[in-house]
Amino acid sequence: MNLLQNGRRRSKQDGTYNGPARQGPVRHISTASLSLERVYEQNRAIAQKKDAATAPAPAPGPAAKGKPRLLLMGQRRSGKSSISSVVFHKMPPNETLFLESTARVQKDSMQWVPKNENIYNMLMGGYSSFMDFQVWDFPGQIDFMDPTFNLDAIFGEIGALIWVIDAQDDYLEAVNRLNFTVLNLQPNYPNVNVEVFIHKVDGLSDDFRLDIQRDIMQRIQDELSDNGVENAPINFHLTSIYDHSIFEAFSKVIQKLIPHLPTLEALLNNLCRASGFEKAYLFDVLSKIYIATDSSPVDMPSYEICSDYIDVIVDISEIYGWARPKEYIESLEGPPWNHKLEDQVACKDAESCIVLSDGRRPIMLREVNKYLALVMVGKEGSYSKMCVITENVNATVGGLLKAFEITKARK
Ligand SMILES: Nc1nc2c(ncn2[C@@H]2O[C@H](COP(=O)(O)OP(=O)(O)OP(=O)(O)O)[C@@H](O)[C@H]2O)c(=O)[nH]1
Repeated sequence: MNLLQNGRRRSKQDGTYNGPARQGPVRHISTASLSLERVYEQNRAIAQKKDAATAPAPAPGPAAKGKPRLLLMGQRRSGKSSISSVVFHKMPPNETLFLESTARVQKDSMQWVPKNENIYNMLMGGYSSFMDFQVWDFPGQIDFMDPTFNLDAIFGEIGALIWVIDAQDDYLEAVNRLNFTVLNLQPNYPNVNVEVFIHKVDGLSDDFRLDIQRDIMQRIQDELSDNGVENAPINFHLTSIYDHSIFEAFSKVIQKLIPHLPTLEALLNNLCRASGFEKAYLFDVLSKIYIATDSSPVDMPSYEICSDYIDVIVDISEIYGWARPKEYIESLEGPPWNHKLEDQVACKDAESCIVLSDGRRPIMLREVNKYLALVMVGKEGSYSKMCVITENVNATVGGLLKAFEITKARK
């Protein structure tokens, strides 16, 4: 049964109203917002159990509360602004050398303006990405545990707290501050995901990276268990803006905020099994963060090549794409074809496939909607089965769209 924006129901026959009005408007909210509300409600329930008088009010909904947030915190010069600029604004890593120290909290939404205006209108249809997030970059010198800060306003409704530690510097102070923060957050916000980015690992040997990670994990674990905090939700990632590791880390952070991730994973698993793909990623095109992948382990080279492939397609579209004039479209839809343009092409969404000469493995890209693209790496020799594979990809794209639609409709 269709639902109108104002929440009234239409009958199937004539589309007229045939039932009682729902309370308030139907909310079409993003998956991230859904997850955020869940975290907020969990925290609120715990606070209420302890002391009902001081418990925060129920979430009035995303419209009132704004977008879900990722908080970037850590010491000065640890690389927070660089991460935000490279991942969310496509800044080349070398240019971060000239970033000035952040003086106030920077509140950012994900946005990117393609150079070619036509592409901006055609490809992206706006600024936003699939993940409707806000990223808050906290200056290193701010002490947000100061009683003058309203902790609930900062931590009450965050999706994840990302703590950036500079691995090329002395990290003891950073680890101490992280411990202090987690211990202070635990009583009231025990469900906040803390993601530790052990950052700037470029230039460090693999062994040294792992040593640093082990040392940091040990220090945090010891301090927390000394203070009676066990199993705090803390995860560790080795990152650098000079390779794809920062995008991979963000992918993992964001996947935790997607409530129907198991469904997406199951669809991608089926696709890989049926079509002989080694790996399949569902990418947010704007940020090149993957929001889901099949359950086989992620290997960096396949992620890198898929993410580079998106860049190639977007770059080619920027250079050669053009908004077709109305008369041109009319001439294509006129005689002798006499059909709408979208009915004349096999697939109206962008699709592309290349075969790398070294491994003879096809890499396939298929647009899912204006934000998302599926990118798959095929097994050697699978190019000959391209017809079947294309059908399977079509079916998977249909399934993905249905999954998003169902999640929307339920709320
Ligand atoms: N080698 C290396 N340098 C990095 C990396 N990320 C950031 N940097 C450098 O680290 C320096 C500091 O980066 P910022 O992003 O300004 O640090 P910040 O944490 O925002 O600093 P405040 O604004 O003072 O809190 C810059 O010169 C960056 O180029 C990285 O992954 N590797």
